[in-house]
Formats: sequence, C-alpha cells, structure tokens
Amino acid sequence: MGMAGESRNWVLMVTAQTPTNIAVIKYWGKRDENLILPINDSISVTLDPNHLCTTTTVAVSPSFKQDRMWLNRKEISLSGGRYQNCLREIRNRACDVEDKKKGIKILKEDWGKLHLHIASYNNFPTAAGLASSAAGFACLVFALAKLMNLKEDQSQLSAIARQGSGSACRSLYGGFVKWIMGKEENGSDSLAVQLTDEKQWDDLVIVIAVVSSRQKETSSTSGMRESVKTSLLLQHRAKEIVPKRILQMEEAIKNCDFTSFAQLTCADSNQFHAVCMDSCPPIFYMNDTSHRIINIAEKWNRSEETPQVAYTFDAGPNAVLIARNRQTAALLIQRLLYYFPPNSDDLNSYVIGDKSILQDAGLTGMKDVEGLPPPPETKDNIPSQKYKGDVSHFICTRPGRGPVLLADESLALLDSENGLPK
Ligand SMILES: Nc1ncnc2c1ncn2[C@@H]1O[C@H](COP(=O)(O)OP(=O)(O)OP(=O)(O)O)[C@@H](O)[C@H]1O
Ligand SMILES: C[C@@](O)(CCOP(=O)(O)OP(=O)(O)O)CC(=O)O
Repeated sequence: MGMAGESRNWVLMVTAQTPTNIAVIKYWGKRDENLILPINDSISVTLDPNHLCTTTTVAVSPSFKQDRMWLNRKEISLSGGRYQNCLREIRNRACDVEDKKKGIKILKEDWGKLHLHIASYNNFPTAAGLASSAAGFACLVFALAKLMNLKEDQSQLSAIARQGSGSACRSLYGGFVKWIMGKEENGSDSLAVQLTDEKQWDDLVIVIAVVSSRQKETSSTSGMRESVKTSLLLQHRAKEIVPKRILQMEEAIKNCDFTSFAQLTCADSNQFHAVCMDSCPPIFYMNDTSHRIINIAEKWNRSEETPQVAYTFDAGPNAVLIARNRQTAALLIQRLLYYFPPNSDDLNSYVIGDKSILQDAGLTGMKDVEGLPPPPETKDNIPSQKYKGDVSHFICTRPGRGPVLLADESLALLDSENGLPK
C-alpha cells in the first residue's frame, strides 16, 4: 500500500449528496431486527435534494488512527451496531483503488487495516421526523462504495444501506422506489428498485408542513417493535392489504394516475397510524394539527370532482402533502396559509424551498396572506377558526433525483490535507 515516496500524509476522499424519501406505502414492522428485514414491501417518492439532502465526505489515510465520524460538525460514536454493520459490509466488498495523479495505490486487502474519517451534514433538522436517517445512511453507503471502488450495483448497495436504517435503502434511487421485502434469511434479496425516475411524473409538487411539537415521539425502531409484538391489525395489513396495494400503487405510478395515487397514499398513511393506535400501549404520532390538515385536505378533495392533494404522515406529526400539479399546489398553499398563518411577519422564512409556488399563489407578503378569503368549500359554514403558530414552517419541494458525487473539492466537509472537519 501507499504512495511513491513513502509519505504517509496522503488523504483520499469522496463527497456525495443523497436525498431523503417519503413512503406512500409504509414500511412498519421487521421480521429480523439485526438485518433490518421488513414484513412487507413499501413504496416511496424521493424528495428533491436541492431542498432536503445529506452531504457526506468520506476519507481514508494511513495517518488516521481510528474510524471517526462527525455529524453536523459534532463528533459522534461509530460504535453502534448499525454503523458497524454498514462499515463491515462495505469493507468486505472493497476493491483495489488507484489515484495515479496523487500517486496513491490501495490494494483490496489494505482496506481492512486503513481507517476512515466521515463527515456528514443534513441541510434540515436531524431526528425531527424528516427522515434524516434515510438520507444519512444512504449517503454514507454510497460515498464509501465510491471511495472503495465497489463493483456492486445500486440495488446491492441499497441492501447495505438497509442495515443502517430500513427506509435508507429507498434513498439510493430518485423518482419512485420500491423496497422489495425479499424472502432470504440472510437478507440478500431485501433491496430497493427504481419504479420510475423523477422525470416520468414531473408535475407533482410536495409541500411539507413541519408541525410544531413539544413532545418527543417514540422512535420508528421501537414503535414498530411494539406494533409487531402487539397489533393484530399489523398482521392483517402485512398479509392481506399491502400486497394488493403495492400492485395498485405501481399501476397508479406507471400511469401517472393521480386519483388512484392519492386514494392509496392517504389510505395507507391512515392505516399505518391505525396500526400504531392498535398497538399496546397505543402510539400516537399525529397531533391535533395533523388531524386538522387531514380535514382540510379531505374537505377540499371531496368538494372537487377528483382528489387535488394526497397526504401522508410518518412517525411524527409533520404532514407531507402531494399536489397534482403546480396549479393545485398554489391552491393548496393558499388554504394552508389561510388556516395556519405564520406567528411572525416573515413569510420568507415561513415558506422555504421552492418559493415560486408562493408567487403562483399570489402571495408575496403578509398583506396577501391576511387578505386570503376562506376556501370555497367552507362556505355556508360558520366562519372557520385559524391556527396561527401551529405550523413551524412549510417546505415546498418536488420528486427528485438519487445520490450524486460532488466532484468539486471545495464542497468537501473534510480538509484534504489533514482529513479533519473544515
Ligand atoms: N447524515 C447522517 N449520516 C449518518 N447518520 C445519520 C445522519 N443523519 C442522521 N443519522 C442517524 O440517524 C439518527 C436519527 O434517526 P431518527 O430515525 O431518530 O430520526 P429521523 O430519521 O430524522 O426521523 P424519522 O426516522 O422519525 O423520520 C441519528 O441519530 C443518526 O444516528
Ligand atoms: C414510518 C416510516 O417512516 C418508518 C421508517 O422507519 P425507519 O427506517 O426509520 O426505521 P428503522 O429501520 O428501524 O431505522 C415509514 C417508511 O419510511 O416506510
């Protein structure tokens, strides 16, 4: 191993950017806790990394004394089983690497002795129910696979990312993605495949309502463990409901059939939360604000000929709303801002991401928000109540692409001289 001239000072590194994803047919329940094998297939849409993503730099150098990791600039321990499983699986598949320009040659067998530095940054709050673990583990696995010159394809990499966090396997692809549960005991066939890329159905708009919440929710990992142990509805769901829904959802996605897509997405989110409530003791992830958002969407959809918006909620109160197209997204944001005006006067920090949706909705300042009329579907009703401050902020985004390498060294999170965080 090493470099011409016997210097031990070289650092070789790779930086990658990976999106997060939101399930439209939910993964909830494992048949193997250590390998992270699910009890049913799931389907997700990948979110545009321009608005929500993880950036990870991985580096190797003979001067590193141990594996180290920094998450959002703070050093964290890599001793957890999930990190160890991913690192072991990748090292087992590492190949020869040569960087002629830098005069570095690493042989396959050297990787077991070399240590790694990893720095990662989420451009959104970590562990706030925005699936940071999904983007995080997908990015870690993707970046390490590039650094160590793995020959495995994206689906095989997804089976490694799965061992970091189940939902992470679906972040190895853009567009719509299916995680096939598999049947092998060793998990080799439990992996993600792409259904369609992000360009196939490109008029969808996604609005995330980040709901203010004080209490810390039950983690997905422990919540689904309790559900597997105690919920009979979960067994019925996995055996009888999800297999049919997966087929219907694949059909809806293939045909860009929004009506069917919206019905399936909403029904599956609601059933997942019903399973949580069917667990003992019951688990509540949604709060009053979540329920209000469901009511607003349902009322609007019922007043139109066909659904305009789909909603889905993961293991927390945040709403992910998927609008049919830009036009309906503008109507959606009008409704959301009517019911949930910002606490402060700063509209610019209240609606983030793709702000052009605000423009489309004719909302350029707080005056426009204050002037919003009640949505037509509420007419004949008593004046509707408003819930100022119950939503922390909105993120406007869309379906997006899968992981990419960032070639520009200035975007690396580690210093190319000493391999420490910049
Ligand atoms: N960029 C990252 N790189 C590696 N690991 C990460 C990264 N971001 C988050 N993680 C891991 O994921 C954990 C957070 O996962 P957790 O499931 O609690 O929250 P979440 O994914 O943000 O929300 P949820 O799963 O409820 O949607 C962190 O403690 C860390 O171990
Ligand atoms: C509700 C969900 O978001 C659950 C995600 O669970 P995680 O993937 O976070 O759980 P672990 O595999 O234990 O890490 C639904 C989904 O993403 O499919």
